[in-house]
Amino acid sequence: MTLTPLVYWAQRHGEMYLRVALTDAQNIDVCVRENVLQFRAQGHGAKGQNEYEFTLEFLLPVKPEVSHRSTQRQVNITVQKEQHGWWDRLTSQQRKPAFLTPDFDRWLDESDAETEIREKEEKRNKMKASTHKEEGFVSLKTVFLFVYNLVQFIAFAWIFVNMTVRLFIFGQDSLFDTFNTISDVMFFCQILAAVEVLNAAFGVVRTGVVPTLIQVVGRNFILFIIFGSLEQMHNKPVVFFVFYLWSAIEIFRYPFYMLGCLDMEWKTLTWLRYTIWIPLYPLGVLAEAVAVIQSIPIFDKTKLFSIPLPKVIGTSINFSYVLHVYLVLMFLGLFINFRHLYKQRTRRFRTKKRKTN
Ligand SMILES: CCCCCCCCCCCCC[C@@H](O)CC(=O)SCCNC(=O)CCNC(=O)[C@H](O)C(C)(C)COP(=O)(O)OP(=O)(O)OC[C@H]1O[C@@H](n2cnc3c(N)ncnc32)[C@H](O)[C@@H]1OP(=O)(O)O
Repeated sequence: MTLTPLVYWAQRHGEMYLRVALTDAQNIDVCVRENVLQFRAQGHGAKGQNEYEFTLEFLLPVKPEVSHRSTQRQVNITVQKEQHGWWDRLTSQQRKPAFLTPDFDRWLDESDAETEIREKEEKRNKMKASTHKEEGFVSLKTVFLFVYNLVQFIAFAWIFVNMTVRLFIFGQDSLFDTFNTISDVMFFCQILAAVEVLNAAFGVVRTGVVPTLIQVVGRNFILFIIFGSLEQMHNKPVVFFVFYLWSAIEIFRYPFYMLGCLDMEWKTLTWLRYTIWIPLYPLGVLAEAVAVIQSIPIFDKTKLFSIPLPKVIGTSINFSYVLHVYLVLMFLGLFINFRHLYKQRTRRFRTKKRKTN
């Protein structure tokens, strides 16, 4: 005697779902021939552990390919309709077979199914639109960053090469006219560097705002206030050391970012970007501190930027007080950025190691 399992069914516009109530089903054999589905399997059903089978003749044509997946509790079968549409019932015979019952877990009536299709379609369209938007934004961002880094690289490379060549040609004399020959390009680079603070603030690049702000404000303070506003500082050799140390890191940092924009990496360059700041950063801060210290007597003498106090007090607050505070801030800034760069270095090399393992 053949045993029939309990079969639950539901439909969508494109397919029929059958759920056969057999636990631990084995040797499952399902096929569809001329719109007739035949099922046979061994498993635990209403009549215990046995062989179960059933046959269903569909109401309308279906595709012969049938997919099934068994879980511990049931066998799920999906049959594709030959034509999209809603069927009045599952089988060709008017009377529903006794073993067949609606699957209320998956049951939808026609209008609900249409809503489901519409919602799926809308979701798909939304996803497509946002993917397009994201792709557009990503490529625009990449072009913007690449061009920015390229411009900075060219400018800093020009500074570095120019200073090196002048050092070889003019020797020590070149130390005294760095400001006159280089400052225009350096002003350009450092004004442009404000973009990096915006990039960090708006999440265009994955970096902290504070370290970037310290870097940009710190350098611009030296360039505009200490060097730019005091003519007496222009021919001091300290300008050479400050500019040389700044450009020495940037000729590695910007090409490293450029390659990053192209999803490329040159290991030597990565190593240099994340290593040479170790000696350069303290040396740079030292050179900047020397420049600040050298400027103090000049600010005292010229009273430039001093804040006049009311006549009753009869004096003014010299800018040199601000510079003393700034000297302390510089070393605080050095500490914050040194720690930040050290973390970036560890993260970069740790990730690389993990990737290569
Ligand atoms: C709050 C204001 C208070 C002001 C107080 C003033 C205190 C003054 C202190 C003064 C200290 C400054 C001294 C300084 O001027 C001296 C010198 O510069 S000496 C020369 C040596 N200097 C250096 O080595 C520092 C160079 N500068 C930097 O490295 C950065 O400016 C810094 C912000 C310090 C660190 O960079 P960042 O956080 O961006 O690290 P990463 O390079 O690892 O980048 C992180 C990820 O972002 C991607 N990224 C970043 N920028 C770009 C870009 N332009 N284009 C494309 N991609 C970018 C990068 O690829 C990383 O991505 P991923 O992690 O996916 O690889």
